Amino acid sequence: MTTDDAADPAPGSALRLPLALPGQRIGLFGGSFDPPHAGHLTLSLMAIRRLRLDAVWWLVTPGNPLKDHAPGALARRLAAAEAMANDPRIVVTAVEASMKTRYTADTLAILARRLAGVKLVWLMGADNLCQFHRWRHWRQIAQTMPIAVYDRPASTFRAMASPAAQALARFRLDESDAALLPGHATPAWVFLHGPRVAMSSTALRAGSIKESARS
Ligand SMILES: Nc1ncnc2c1ncn2[C@@H]1O[C@H](COP(=O)(O)OP(=O)(O)OP(=O)(O)O)[C@@H](O)[C@H]1O
Ligand SMILES: O=C(O)c1ccc[n+]([C@@H]2O[C@H](COP(=O)([O-])O)[C@@H](O)[C@H]2O)c1
Repeated sequence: MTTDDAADPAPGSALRLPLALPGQRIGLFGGSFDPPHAGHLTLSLMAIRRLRLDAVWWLVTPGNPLKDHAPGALARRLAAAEAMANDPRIVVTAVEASMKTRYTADTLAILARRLAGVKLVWLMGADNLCQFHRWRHWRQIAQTMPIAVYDRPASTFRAMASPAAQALARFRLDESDAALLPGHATPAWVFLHGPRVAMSSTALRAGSIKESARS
């Protein structure tokens, strides 16, 4: 994958990014991916289809600031994400580790500036909308780029009733207009329904612990 390393004295300047051309539609999908699973893949492929994205970048985070346990080693999670993604439109990155950003608001501010002209959309599962109002500068995130939220079992109603969903209610696009989201004036968001995947990294970690206890 070609990278962009144009000179820029501002913070985040040493950052090498996957190639993105002006006008392209890119989904940014942050996550712990500890480990990655079919839920991540389904969300990404549905977002590509429904938002007509050119690509989805998985931003494998050094650590979710709201989680009290540290995730597994970044190199292991990146390798597992590469193996799981297995689609040329999904690009696995460690940009937050390179930028040394911890909060999504900081990450997205840098990416939006570096990728001016690219139509960026923040992607997340419905469980994250439930607690989005606890994220640092969440209103600023909603001003920085449009957001697409993908349905997840047990989160649909809680997500729509959440403080952030309520606060941003008037900026929600109809799902039938999802393809208008990339490049839309902000704030703007959409809730995407589709195949719901009852899979989580927590369950997979619990399974592998049981597995190793048996062997
Ligand atoms: N099954 C799923 N359906 C829809 N979205 C999902 C699903 N699994 C994860 N996501 C979304 O993917 C992003 C990254 O999630 P993460 O890597 O933390 O996976 P997780 O399964 O939620 O992990 P954990 O169980 O450790 O919290 C989040 O926005 C989350 O909402
Ligand atoms: O910036 C924040 O305050 C913040 C709080 C909670 C989660 N996030 C981000 O949300 C993404 C999903 O996190 P996770 O742990 O559910 O995979 C990941 O990119 C986190 O860094 C960000």
